[in-house]
Amino acid sequence: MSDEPPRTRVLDTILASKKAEIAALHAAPPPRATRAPSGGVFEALRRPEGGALRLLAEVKLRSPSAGALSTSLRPPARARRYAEAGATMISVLVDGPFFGGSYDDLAACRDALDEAFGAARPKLLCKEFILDPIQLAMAAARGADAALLIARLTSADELARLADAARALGLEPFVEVATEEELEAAERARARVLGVNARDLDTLAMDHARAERVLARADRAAARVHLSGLASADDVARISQGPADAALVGEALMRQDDPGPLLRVMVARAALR
Ligand SMILES: O=P(O)(O)OC[C@@H](O)[C@@H](O)c1c[nH]c2ccccc12
Repeated sequence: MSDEPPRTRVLDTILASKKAEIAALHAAPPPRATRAPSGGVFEALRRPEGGALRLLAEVKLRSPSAGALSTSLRPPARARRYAEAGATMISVLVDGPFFGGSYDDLAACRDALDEAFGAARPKLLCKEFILDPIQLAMAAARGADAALLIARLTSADELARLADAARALGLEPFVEVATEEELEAAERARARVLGVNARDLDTLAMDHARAERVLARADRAAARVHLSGLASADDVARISQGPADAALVGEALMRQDDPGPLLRVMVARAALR
């Protein structure tokens, strides 16, 4: 991880924006914690022997690869719909400039899920391009149980430091990798929740074969989550035949004004192994 990987303008532009956002977070008063992480993320994602693939559903109003997505349900109503349809975890994009999200969306989803489901609510993942512990403090204060840490964005040492900072706040580090080298960095950071992204963040290109290869090499003791590019219940059925504990679906659900029916079919096809 010593060499800076080549990056397209998208990731460069995102990272430049994050640096400015982080400076603004440091200049603002520290976030007042009104909600606390609940723990239990690893257990929620781990697929029991002979059990069904777990599904994570994502709240994402738009993306650089997909453009505009459905906004007919506000994030908290959508999160409830995902929970009713059987999502184990809900991922909320908090990035504003590129994905149309916010920390307020995260807090609103947490409140709606607490109200409707109490302690039985799905876990919440804060999805952001995290480079600084202040973003983790925001995630914890605004209702996340886990925070995404993208191995591509940092050195292996920085990744380990961010993972420690997340754990100190009670957040489960959810470490995203795309390559074997990044997998090593995640393991050095003692990540027990690993997301393998089938989409390359630099080129936005999909590569399912690479994702399958990297996922198969990941520590079997970790909760291993397939990320990106699942369009249909058939895709979910295919992933459920492999070694993954869980799979995350974003765009396909976000194209639905009511994601309930598609997610129910996906859950039904997340077959037993
Ligand atoms: O919409 P998709 O193809 O189902 O993918 C979801 C998720 O994996 C994707 O949103 C994602 C994976 N890693 C990220 C990092 C930042 C922002 C977004 C992401």
